[in-house]
Amino acid sequence: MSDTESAPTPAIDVQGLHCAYEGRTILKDVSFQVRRGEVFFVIGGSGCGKSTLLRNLIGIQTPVAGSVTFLGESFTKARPERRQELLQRFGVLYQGAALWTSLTLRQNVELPLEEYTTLSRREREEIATLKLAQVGLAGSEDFYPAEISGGMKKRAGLARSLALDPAILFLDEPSAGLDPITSRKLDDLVLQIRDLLGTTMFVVSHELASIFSIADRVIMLDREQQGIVAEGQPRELARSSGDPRVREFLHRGDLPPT
Ligand SMILES: Nc1ncnc2c1ncn2[C@@H]1O[C@H](COP(=O)(O)OP(=O)(O)OP(=O)(O)O)[C@@H](O)[C@H]1O
Repeated sequence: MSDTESAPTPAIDVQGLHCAYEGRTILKDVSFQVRRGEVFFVIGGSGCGKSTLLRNLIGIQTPVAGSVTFLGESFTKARPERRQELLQRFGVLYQGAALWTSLTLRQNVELPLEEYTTLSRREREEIATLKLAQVGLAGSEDFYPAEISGGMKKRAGLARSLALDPAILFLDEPSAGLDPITSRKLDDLVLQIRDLLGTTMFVVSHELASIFSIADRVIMLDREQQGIVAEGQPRELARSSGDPRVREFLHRGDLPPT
């Protein structure tokens, strides 16, 4: 059996993606695959199109061309109702964690369960309590977002994005606004969840510490190139990429000799 025949279906398969705002191309001909259970990072300098790529993947924006396939099923070709169903199989952690300020942490985590399942109130509460415990927030269920730290908000957002047991989790700049230690703990949590639940993690980030500590593989986008300039394991790319843009980014601007 050849490698292609034995390879399992990727979690995410993107082919020839073209993303634009009102005719202004940001990304063109972007193709990559994310394996199941992988911690996969999209990296690159400010304005290279990381968030744009994320928005085009999860249907907030419609790509100009190309295809996005999740777990073997086309998302780009899916009918709107099917798309909604597929979206329930993903979790998204937005930058600001996007918690409802008038709801407690438990109520925030319960929301997707209320919206998308027929579970009873008691069952929803139990799941929400469990999800909050999974992210280290046992005992904080009745706090309101304003009463907790930025790191705890991210954890609560993570608990909410895990409520429906997603196969794939999208994280948009998870470390943004966190101090290095809190950010490190969040990284550890992302790994723990992947190891425990097998969730595929698709992370948009330019935090080198996170990239080097938890990314299995990365793609690096470049603004001028309007696409991918590197793909691989971050340490390997930092050490031996032939592209100065890649080595410079991964060495914080200090271009090491080849
Ligand atoms: N809603 C929008 N309308 C028009 N142009 C946009 C919009 N959002 C982003 N852009 C442009 O698209 C390009 C890519 O932006 P994007 O936010 O995807 O980059 P990024 O890599 O995520 O940047 P950062 O790391 O700073 O968040 C930028 O030139 C930006 O100005």
